[in-house]
Amino acid sequence: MRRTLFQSYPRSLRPHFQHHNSFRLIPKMPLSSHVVPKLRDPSLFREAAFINGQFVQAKDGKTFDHAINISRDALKSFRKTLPRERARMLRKWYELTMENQEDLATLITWENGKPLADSRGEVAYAAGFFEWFSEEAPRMYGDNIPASVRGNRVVTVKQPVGVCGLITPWNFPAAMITRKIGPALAAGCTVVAKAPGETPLTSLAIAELANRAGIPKGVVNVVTALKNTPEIGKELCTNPIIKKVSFTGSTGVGKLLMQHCSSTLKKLSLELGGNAPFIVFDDADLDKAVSGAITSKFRSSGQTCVCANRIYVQDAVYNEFSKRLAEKVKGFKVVQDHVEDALRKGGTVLAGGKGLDHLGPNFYEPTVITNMTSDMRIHREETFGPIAALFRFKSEKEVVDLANEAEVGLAGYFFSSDIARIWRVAEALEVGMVGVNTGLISDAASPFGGVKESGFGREGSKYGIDEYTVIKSITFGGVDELQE
Ligand SMILES: NC(=O)c1ccc[n+]([C@@H]2O[C@H](COP(=O)([O-])OP(=O)(O)OC[C@H]3O[C@@H](n4cnc5c(N)ncnc54)[C@H](O)[C@@H]3O)[C@@H](O)[C@H]2O)c1
Ligand SMILES: O=CCCC(=O)O
Repeated sequence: MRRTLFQSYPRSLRPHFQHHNSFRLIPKMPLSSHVVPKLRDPSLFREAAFINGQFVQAKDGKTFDHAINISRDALKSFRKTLPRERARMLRKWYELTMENQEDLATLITWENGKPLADSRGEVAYAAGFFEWFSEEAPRMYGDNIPASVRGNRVVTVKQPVGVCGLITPWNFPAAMITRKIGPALAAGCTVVAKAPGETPLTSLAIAELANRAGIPKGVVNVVTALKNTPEIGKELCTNPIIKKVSFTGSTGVGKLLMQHCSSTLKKLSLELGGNAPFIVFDDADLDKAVSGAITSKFRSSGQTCVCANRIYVQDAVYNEFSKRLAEKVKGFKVVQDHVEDALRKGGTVLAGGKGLDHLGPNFYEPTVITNMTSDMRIHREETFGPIAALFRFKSEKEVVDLANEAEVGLAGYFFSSDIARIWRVAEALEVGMVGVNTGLISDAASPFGGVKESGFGREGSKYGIDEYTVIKSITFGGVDELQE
């Protein structure tokens, strides 16, 4: 249902939700307004591609080729920098990002539409990848491997893979790009990042901070595009200068890019779509499970790849859980206008259930639907919107089978207090990430990525840097006995 509930287009045309006791700071403006938000530091507002340390307007598409060549040239010296030097640059970039948290959050909210509190959280999350990988850079250890050939000694070194092409989506305009640039730079790579077409301004502001952090010219390049995205994607995936592509987005586009990459056999990471199961067992703490469901389901208005998409609730607690969840959701307020009209319930809709046309075509009520069944589209497809769909189940085996029916396997959540069940179910779920008794699993320290058609590769964590390195083994021969 992507983009049927609301478009991924800028500013106030996005749905905004808040808990009734919080206050969102988005300035009230007409929906059609194009007023540029007031930033504390207006020089962070950039509208041109960032190439070789400068903001430049594209000329007949030539700027883009130029960016790849610039990255190749910059790689020659950058790959030789000491890991400790790269660590200091990333650390400085982290500090500048946090110092400018408010301006960056303002830009995110303006161009993406998520509530300002969410945007502030995203900036901290995004900066966390610079901080984390500043600490990983000096730890690119190799191995000393006992050889199986007498007289030989084998060691490995990790080297930067080379120029990287990065493509990221609009739903996290800051964090998706820093989660790739952080480890790439830590490893000694240079990058050409294609900013999300709908939300380029945050990426460009972060690029401006790269200059201030002392990142050498040409190491980070950010190109912008909306209409010619497929051409740019193809160029990044087929140009032989680029040795690695890391993509975050939908499974369909991921499959296409993988085909393109096969022509030059690039190293590839794909962080693709999810359809997260969220399971509530009858031994769960229901208040915690409701709060976990809200965190997971409604974070960024339901538009994260790890949002709960199918909420399975065990028979004995189904009615009580549904009631408590619906109560909470009804307490949300949609920003811009107070929605005075009563939430009409029809059939099994417990809360919400319709678009807010008077706010614009892109707004939808936070919704709870009960009595879901596995033949409904939500069971198979990622909703990417604020719809909490509740399925009833009876046994552990039944729910794990249902959860694993999805072709994708990114995140899965469950609530239980039975330690043996926790191990069993965590091991059985076919996903890359499991949240147990929590609805929030995102953390720069934790490996992020999926299985099945959610892609491959891991971002963040001690594993994230491996996506940007290649292992070289070095064998020393003729290391004989000590000489007399
Ligand atoms: N696994 C993850 O970490 C993760 C994170 C965020 C979003 N996602 C997924 O992304 C999807 C939502 O984002 P979306 O709908 O904007 O995805 P999308 O695949 O349409 O777009 C993602 C990015 O790819 C670009 N793109 C689109 N077509 C392209 C092409 N032919 N060649 C090159 N680039 C192209 C877009 O401009 C954008 O920058 C959801 O499925 C969500 O689950 C996954
Ligand atoms: O949308 C996907 C990314 C969400 C996250 O990193 O928490």
